[in-house]
Amino acid sequence: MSDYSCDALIIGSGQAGNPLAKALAEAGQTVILVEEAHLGGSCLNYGCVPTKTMLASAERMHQVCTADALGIRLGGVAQVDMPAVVARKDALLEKSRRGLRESLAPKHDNITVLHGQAAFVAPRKVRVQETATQTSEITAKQVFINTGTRAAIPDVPGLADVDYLTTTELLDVQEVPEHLLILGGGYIGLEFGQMFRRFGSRVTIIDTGSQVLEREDDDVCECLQTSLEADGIEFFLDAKARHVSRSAAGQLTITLDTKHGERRLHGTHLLVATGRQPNSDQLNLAVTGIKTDEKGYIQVDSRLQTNVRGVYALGDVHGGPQFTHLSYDDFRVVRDNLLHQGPRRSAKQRPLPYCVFTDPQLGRIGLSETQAKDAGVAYRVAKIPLHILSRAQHTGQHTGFWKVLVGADDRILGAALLGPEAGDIMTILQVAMAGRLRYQQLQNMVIAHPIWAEGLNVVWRDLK
Ligand SMILES: Cc1cc2nc3c(=O)[nH]c(=O)nc-3n(C[C@H](O)[C@H](O)[C@H](O)COP(=O)(O)OP(=O)(O)OC[C@H]3O[C@@H](n4cnc5c(N)ncnc54)[C@H](O)[C@@H]3O)c2cc1C
Ligand SMILES: NC(=O)c1ccc[n+]([C@@H]2O[C@H](COP(=O)([O-])OP(=O)(O)OC[C@H]3O[C@@H](n4cnc5c(N)ncnc54)[C@H](O)[C@@H]3O)[C@@H](O)[C@H]2O)c1
Repeated sequence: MSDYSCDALIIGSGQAGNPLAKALAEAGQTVILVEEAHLGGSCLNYGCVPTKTMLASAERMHQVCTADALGIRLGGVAQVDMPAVVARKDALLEKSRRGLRESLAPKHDNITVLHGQAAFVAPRKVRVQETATQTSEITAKQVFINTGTRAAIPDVPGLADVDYLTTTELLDVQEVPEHLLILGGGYIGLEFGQMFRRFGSRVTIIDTGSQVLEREDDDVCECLQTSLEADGIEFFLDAKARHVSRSAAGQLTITLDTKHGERRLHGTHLLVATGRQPNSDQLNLAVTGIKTDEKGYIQVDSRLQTNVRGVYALGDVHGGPQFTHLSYDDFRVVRDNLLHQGPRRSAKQRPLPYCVFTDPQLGRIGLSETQAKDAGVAYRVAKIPLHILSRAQHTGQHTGFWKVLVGADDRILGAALLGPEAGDIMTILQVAMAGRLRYQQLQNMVIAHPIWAEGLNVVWRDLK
């Protein structure tokens, strides 16, 4: 058994933990970072980075397959080399992990990285099982929990007996699945569904809800679903999986309860993408008195401190929207409040931009129409179909729309943009919101022709 003591113990090498380790070390603190898997957490190893890297391959495949419409004759049949797609992704992950590893312990004398699962033995004391025979105990002045989430597996009879996949396994698949069934039509279901459809799989998405992306406005969900159906993806909504089985010949069967009665779907692979659950259950929080909600998300205040003084929780493990950029902002909140002079920084009331990497891409910021209605906020809607924009006509990318909500004072309340580069255009609107610009300033701004952002001159044309 090794004993350590330090100023700061960080559990989990997630999107907040890594920059925090460096910032605290640079401020002269001794830091121990404990990680049970790869450095870099889910974004780097199993989430955003591998997904978006492989989506780039799927997008290229789609461009190749639709090149004919732009007058390009390729000849022959385009084929996906799945091992090469996965190897390209793995090479990027390895490079990123190496970069991160080098930026931590070797670069900073006062950062120690330990590999193993951490569990509390007292409020500011943690035990780490590094190997079967090597255990360490760490006592720290402050503890930062950044342990993220893992796939939540629904309680469907038979599911535990079939070799279902989560995104982690699907990102390593060596052959294109013949027929991919996906439980869950959220971010992961849609991004992975379209990716594998474009690699050549038949794809069926099943969701208990009545629309895909449960939190978005109806017109957004309908447009996205229609586009994905045009790609050949089948949807079963309002459908509850009652039983899952796999035959001796390897065929998967899911029995569904739907509004139209029982349906049986057959496939070769099953991706479970029904949301996430927090990695707080292995931390032995009971000995600390740290409060969680009923799902296990750690309760924090606006400065991300738990109810136990000196213990903080950052990133997905404290609940709320789960995005890399929010976890990274949690790092800024803790860093600024602990290390910097100046006004206190809060994790509440911050902007929530996000992007769904489908085609058409969804860029979202601020209030949706549904949220504005529910909150009783006075708003007007500016909405245009994408096909009226010059750029859409030049590129042949017509599918989608831009919708912007404007308040009584002519300032922007929120936006939902569906189309190419929607996330980047959304960010321009986010900047306009931060600068409290009135919509007329965008309407009358000189914008280079003919880029997508030129739509920011046009989108207001029917604003009532
Ligand atoms: C497939 C997929 C795609 C995604 N795509 C996007 C995207 O495009 N954009 C976006 O913004 N977000 C995306 N996300 C979400 C994003 O990955 C997460 O919001 C983000 O990684 C959360 O970071 P975090 O700091 O909370 O912790 P994480 O990055 O989850 O890291 C937590 C770390 O803690 C470690 N750990 C857990 N328990 C222990 C323990 N007891 N002891 C030691 N170590 C422990 C884990 O091994 C892990 O490395 C995606 C997620 C998934 C699954
Ligand atoms: N582009 C991005 O930023 C991005 C991409 C992927 C993941 N993520 C993050 O990862 C998180 C997890 O993604 P996710 O897609 O797993 O979750 P999600 O919460 O986005 O969607 C889960 C979906 O599963 C459905 N569902 C729940 N139980 C079900 C069941 N038993 N059978 C069928 N459907 C069921 C829900 O109705 C919902 O539509 C997201 O909340 C997001 O924060 C972000």
